[in-house]
Amino acid sequence: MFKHENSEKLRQRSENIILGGVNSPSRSYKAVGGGAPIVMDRAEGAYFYDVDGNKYIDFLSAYGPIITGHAHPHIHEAIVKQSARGILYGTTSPLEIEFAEKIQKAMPNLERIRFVNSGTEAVMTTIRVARAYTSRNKIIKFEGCYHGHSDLVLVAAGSGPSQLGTPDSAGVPQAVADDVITVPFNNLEALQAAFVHFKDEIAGVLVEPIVGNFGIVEPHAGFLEKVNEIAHTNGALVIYDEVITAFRFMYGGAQDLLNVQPDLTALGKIIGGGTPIGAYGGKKEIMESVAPLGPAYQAGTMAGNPLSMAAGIACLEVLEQDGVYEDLDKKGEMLVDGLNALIEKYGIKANINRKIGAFSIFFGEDEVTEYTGAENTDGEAFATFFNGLIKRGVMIAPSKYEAWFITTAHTYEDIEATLKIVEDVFKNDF
Ligand SMILES: Cc1ncc(COP(=O)(O)O)c(C=O)c1O
Ligand SMILES: NCC(=O)CCC(=O)O
Repeated sequence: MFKHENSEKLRQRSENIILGGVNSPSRSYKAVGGGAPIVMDRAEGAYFYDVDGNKYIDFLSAYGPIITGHAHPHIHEAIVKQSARGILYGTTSPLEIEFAEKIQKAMPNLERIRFVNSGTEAVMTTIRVARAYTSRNKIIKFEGCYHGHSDLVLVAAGSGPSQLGTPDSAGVPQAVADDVITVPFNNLEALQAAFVHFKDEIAGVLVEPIVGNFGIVEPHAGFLEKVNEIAHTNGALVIYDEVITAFRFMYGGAQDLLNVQPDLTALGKIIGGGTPIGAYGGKKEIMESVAPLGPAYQAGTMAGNPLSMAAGIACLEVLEQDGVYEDLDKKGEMLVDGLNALIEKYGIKANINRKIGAFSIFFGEDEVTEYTGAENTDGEAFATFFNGLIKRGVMIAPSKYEAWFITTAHTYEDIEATLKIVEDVFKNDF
């Protein structure tokens, strides 16, 4: 069993200087019993090495951006090369044009693109653009989906589909929440009801086309098509938050995989090859609402920085190789089949949602198709599972709502080793 003495020591030092000891609340272990977050020393391929010298098979994958494994040689080389040529210009560079063209080739619906620095910024801006384009203010989003931490998306559902939201974070004014309606995912009746109630006020419907934020949850057949139909009939735009999904399940977005096209798309995570990035894009006519062509303002000192552009191009160059997604799918299938067999063998109440190389384990009897289902799963069982894994060398996110992400660097031996560790956890800790 691993010891985490150095992590524990660093926790104390960290908590005295970094707020809460973490630079993002999702990194704290509050939801899994409150232990000291493991402090990582380095990451390479499919592995993490912590400050106590322990080695982990990594399925956190930095919450999604890492799809080629850590320190991938091609991305590493691109970053090193670019750093010698300057990492921030504050001017246009050929790299950003090349990268935008590369993204557009993979996601042709993005007729115009802008780079920003995070998924939060990307989503925040698509909302502004939808509002500018439609001259309306209200946004509909889906319960349990996460769209970053801008005010508008830190709003929880009201008590019914016709209810306005309530702030989900201190510091978000009620006036902001008044413009957000939250309805259950996969529930067209609730969406329709919101449009009936707030007719002519809705600027856009914001959706994760395949949910990644209350586990992996796919839309029911026809759901996204209907979202488009209802929104467009009512003069509203459809915004896909593809911050997790783009380049995760195939080379392109969920919009290509599912063959449904939104009006605007927000990107992040994978497209930066591990460096900070976001991007948004959509139909030319709509995107032309943005400065310098249009009246909606969006800007950024770091936007399109050459380092992220070089890393992003290199990452897509890896992903566009033949067989990458088939390989992720195969490994995903092998791992999930193995997990399901162990769940059955040890009589664990759990079920798994998988899409290609991403999946989530829900500790509960029922299949999860919307947020309440995920919320009702057993958090204590998840905490036991998580703590069992990190003691034995498998790293996942410390939350029952997060997914496991397989990378091109994981080997079949890693999958087998992971299954052995999971078996040990089920046998001894449950
Ligand atoms: C779907 C989705 N949108 C937006 C974001 C926010 O991205 P970032 O953390 O880069 O600001 C996330 C982050 O997890 C996400 O999962
Ligand atoms: N699925 C949610 C995240 O990935 C959030 C990561 C973070 O904000 O640290």
